[in-house]
Amino acid sequence: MLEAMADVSCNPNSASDTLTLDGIRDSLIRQEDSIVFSLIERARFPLNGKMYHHNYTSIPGFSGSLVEFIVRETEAIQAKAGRYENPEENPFFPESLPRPLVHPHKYPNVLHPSGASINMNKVIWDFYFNKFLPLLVADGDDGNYAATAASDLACLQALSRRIHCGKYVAEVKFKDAPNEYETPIRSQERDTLMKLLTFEAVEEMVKKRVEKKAMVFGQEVTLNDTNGEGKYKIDPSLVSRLYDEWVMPLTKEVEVEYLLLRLE
Ligand SMILES: C=C(O[C@@H]1C=C(C(=O)O)C=C[C@H]1O)C(=O)O
Repeated sequence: MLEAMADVSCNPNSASDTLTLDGIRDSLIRQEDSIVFSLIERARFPLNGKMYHHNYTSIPGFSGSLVEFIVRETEAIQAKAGRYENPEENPFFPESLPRPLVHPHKYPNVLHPSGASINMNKVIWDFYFNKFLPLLVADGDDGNYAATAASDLACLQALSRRIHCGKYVAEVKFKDAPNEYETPIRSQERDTLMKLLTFEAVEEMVKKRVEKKAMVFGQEVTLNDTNGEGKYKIDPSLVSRLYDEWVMPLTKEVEVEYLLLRLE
């Protein structure tokens, strides 16, 4: 019998679930697995750089890169199936997404209404393609563009979900200590808010844990005892760097943005 696992989502499943910092941190820990696995999948392919060039494709009625085409079209289908009704999901191309065609699921929404306006996906897109991806994958072109773009989208969606969970983290931190947060929110002091919400010891643990996960999930598994010794599908230290330079700073950026709007 499968035991209940930590929930992958930050949004509560039912209106009676209460938001707690421990619960959200458990969800962020579970999401590390999704992020590491999605990176391992993307690293099966080389860079396939042509996919990212603006002028490589000549799709009638579309101007942009092939990866942008695939992401836009996939998001449109997922929007029709109701993906973005979930307050935890943020599209990369929110302009002109189709409306859901399915019966709406009632997601409990525990966030302040202004939280919906925060979307960090442009920044995520930029760091992922321009800074991180060249470090993750080998150079080269194997022509598997559609499969590669689908795996890029899986990485982007997993990273985006994690980073935007900052809204939930901020909500619970605010609720736990409204008196501490109210003054810097009223005077819109970003730096003070950033200091208040930062837990360095937690961040150190996150970095160590994701590096270890990359080692465990990315090792060659064999039936003798050697298990590929020291050969990993992705560089474990790169995953720790991903969190250190981009994932955690952007999560905190989302937290600050959310708090700045919290008393509106
Ligand atoms: C997410 C939190 O807020 C901050 C961001 C962290 C992260 O992105 O992992 C970790 C600790 C905090 O500095 C948290 O407190 O858990």
